[in-house]
Amino acid sequence: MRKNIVAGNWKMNMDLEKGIQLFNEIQQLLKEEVSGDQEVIICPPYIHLSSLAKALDADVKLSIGAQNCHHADSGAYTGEVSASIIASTGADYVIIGHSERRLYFSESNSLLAQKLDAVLKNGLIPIFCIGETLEQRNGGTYFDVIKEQISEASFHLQGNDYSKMVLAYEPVWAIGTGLTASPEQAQEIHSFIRNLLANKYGQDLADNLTILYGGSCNPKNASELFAQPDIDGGLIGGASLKARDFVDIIKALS
Ligand SMILES: O=C[C@H](O)COP(=O)(O)O
Repeated sequence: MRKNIVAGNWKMNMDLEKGIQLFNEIQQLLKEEVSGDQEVIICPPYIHLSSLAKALDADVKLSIGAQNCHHADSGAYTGEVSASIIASTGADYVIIGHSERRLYFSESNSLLAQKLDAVLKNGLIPIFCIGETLEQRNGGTYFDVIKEQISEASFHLQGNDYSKMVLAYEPVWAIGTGLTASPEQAQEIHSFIRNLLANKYGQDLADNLTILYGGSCNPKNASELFAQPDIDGGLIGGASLKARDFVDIIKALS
C-alpha cells in the first residue's frame, strides 16, 4: 500500500545524549501536534539504534531505521553491521544506496543489489535511494542514470519485493546544498520511476509504491513538494536535526 512517510536521516551527527534528547523532543511534538496517518522514521547512527528503540513512547507512531548495512548476514567483517543485527535492535527500516555511500564508500549498483536482498531477507524495509549528479542532470542523461540504478539493483528482486520497499529520489546536487529540486523536476522523476516499474511489474505494483523525495527539503518547501501526485513524502537530512523543523515537515504531509 502506498504510504505517507517522512524519514529523518541523521547521518553522522548527534552523540548519544543529544540524540536521545532530540528523539524525545520529536516524540513530544508528534504527540501534541500530529494526528494524521503520516509514518515517521528516524535513522540515527548505528550505535543509537537500541537506545532509541528503548526510548520509544508507546503512544507515538514512530519507527527506527539504520543508515546502511553489510550485505552478508554475519562473519569476519570488522567494523560492519549486518541486517540481522539491525533487526535485533528493534529497527524496522534500513537506508540503502544513499549517494554518500555510493560516493565515499564506492558502493556499486551490484553491491546494493546484495544489500537490498539482505535487508528484505531479514524482514526489514529498505529505503532505497537513487538520484543523479549535477553533471548527469546538465548532460541530460539523468533518466538513463535512474533507470540503470533501478535495473542493476533489481538483480535479486522480484516484483513482489518492490511492494515491501520504499524508494527515495535524491538528486545528488540537491543534498545539503540548499538547492532543492523544483516540485516539477521532482514530480517528473517520481512519475518516471513509477512508470518504469509499472512497465516491468504491472500498474498495480507501481500504484502502490511509496516514493520519497530528498534533497534540501525544509518546512518552507515541503508542502509544495508533497502536493505533487507521485511524491509520497520525504527523506530529510539537515532539517531532521531540529525537532521543530522536522515536525513542521511532517505536518506538511497531510
Ligand atoms: O538522506 C537525506 C538526504 O541526503 C537529504 O539531505 P538534506 O535534507 O540535508 O539535503
